[in-house]
Amino acid sequence: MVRENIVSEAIVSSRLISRAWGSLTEYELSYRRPDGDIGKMSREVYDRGHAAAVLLCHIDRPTVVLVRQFRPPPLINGDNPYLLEACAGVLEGDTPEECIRREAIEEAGIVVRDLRKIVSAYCNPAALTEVVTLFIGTFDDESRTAGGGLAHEGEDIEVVELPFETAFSMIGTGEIVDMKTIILLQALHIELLTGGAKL
Ligand SMILES: Nc1nc2c(ncn2[C@@H]2O[C@H](COP(=O)(O)OP(=O)(O)O[C@H]3O[C@H](CO)[C@@H](O)[C@H](O)[C@@H]3O)[C@@H](O)[C@H]2O)c(=O)[nH]1
Ligand SMILES: [Mg+2]
Repeated sequence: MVRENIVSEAIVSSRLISRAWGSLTEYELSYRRPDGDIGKMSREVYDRGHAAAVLLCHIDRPTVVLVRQFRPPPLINGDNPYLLEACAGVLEGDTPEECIRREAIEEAGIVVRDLRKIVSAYCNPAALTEVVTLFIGTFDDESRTAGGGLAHEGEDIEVVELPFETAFSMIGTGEIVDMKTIILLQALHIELLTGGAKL
């Protein structure tokens, strides 16, 4: 049997369930099982585009800037819905770097100076098409303007500057529960431990 030449991963059919802000589609799929057989699967997938996020680090003091905003899913779960997160946004036909420089100005009022990519990753490969690209960026007091999000988009965003050590400890206390923010704080923590970065 020459299974190797069979293209097993395929979208067999799709049905649009909802198209509004994003699109929710039910897919019938085929894939290769570990034993080599062809499996079938039905899955709902939500598409709201790709995204970028940045941990904003002050150049002259050991602080980071995060943004606090209202998020519906934690409210629905009965959790605190005012999440403290790294500045982030959805790509608008631009590159992740262009997107995150724009979002840093819109949300945090910060013109990012140096920007370095940490990683691109699927935030929920079970149900979302979204790939988020994570960056660490630097800023100084001269590069700050008014932030707070776009009022016409209902983005009421509180800009919060706090010591990196405080932000990092908030992962342990459960005060920071956003995955991209946790990854970025841990990435910076590792860089500080290994001498790859200093604050
Ligand atoms: N009307 C409407 N507006 C929406 C909807 N979903 C998003 N928006 C609007 O779309 C904009 C999206 O804001 P961005 O700053 O571009 O994205 P984000 O919501 O911050 O997303 C980032 O954070 C998420 C949570 O951690 C991440 O999941 C995502 O990857 C990204 O990094 C906001 O103005 C928001 O109000 C919706 O269902 N309806
Ligand atoms: Mg945002």
